[in-house]
Amino acid sequence: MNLTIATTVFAVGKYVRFLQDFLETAEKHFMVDFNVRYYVFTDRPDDVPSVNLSQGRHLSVIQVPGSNRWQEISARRMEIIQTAIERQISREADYIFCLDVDSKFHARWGAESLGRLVAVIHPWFYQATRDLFTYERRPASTAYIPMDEGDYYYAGAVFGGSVEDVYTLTKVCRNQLEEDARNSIEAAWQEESHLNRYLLYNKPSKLLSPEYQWDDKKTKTNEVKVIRFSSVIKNYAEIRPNV
Ligand SMILES: CC(=O)N[C@H]1[C@@H](OP(=O)(O)OP(=O)(O)OC[C@H]2O[C@@H](n3ccc(=O)[nH]c3=O)[C@H](O)[C@@H]2O)O[C@H](CO)[C@H](O)[C@@H]1O
Ligand SMILES: [Mn+2]
Repeated sequence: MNLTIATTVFAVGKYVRFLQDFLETAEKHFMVDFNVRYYVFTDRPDDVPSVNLSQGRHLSVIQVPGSNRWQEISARRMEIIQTAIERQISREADYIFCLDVDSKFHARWGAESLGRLVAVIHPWFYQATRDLFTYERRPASTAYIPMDEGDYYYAGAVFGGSVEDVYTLTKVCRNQLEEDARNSIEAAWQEESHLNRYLLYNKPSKLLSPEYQWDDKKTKTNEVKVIRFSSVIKNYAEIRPNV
């Protein structure tokens, strides 16, 4: 099948330093048999490393504004991805994955991950009971989830699916983030909270295990056989624009 997979990744401010490893390891492991289009969103286009891409793989750089708040950089991804899908990605790809840049691939990530709406169980919560999930709990936020609802705690660092379904997800989350901002409320985990709320009422058609979003700070557990993608350890105080 001649499918094209879009991959969005944000590298704003000092996070450009993660791009090289992210892209090099993606070339080894991510959707190797497919056409892949990376969309790199950055305020530092001159610092995007040149990585050799295999045949059928392509990278575009899209300039976005910086910010002095990491919460805003993380949350604005919804709006920026929505706009990029409208302008470009809807014509250029069939499926899309939206990934955190502070990460590396370690093993095969392939066709098994495709579906209309794809989410990953957060590596810190797959063994936790629902009352421990860090959903937004204030009814004043549009990300609110009551204590007796919710299936899983999903990671904000990985979501994807058909371009059409992800378009709707980003549009809804963006509108909810903006409504909260108008009401001067910021959800506990920004767009991750809104993603969790969206997925509660729009169930993913495919749920990936934490193999697809591990965290290098977490010791590997027996039930996780293959770590495919993980967050690297970083010094938050040094790398983020605010603490
Ligand atoms: C495993 C997981 O689900 N992690 C989530 C978590 O912490 P994280 O610690 O993973 O957040 P993070 O610092 O990696 O920020 C998320 C992403 O925003 C981008 N970025 C952020 C700051 C910056 O100065 N420049 C920049 O480019 C970059 O692509 C980064 O990967 O909470 C975040 C904010 O709520 C997101 O929901 C993350 O996805
Ligand atoms: Mn991250």
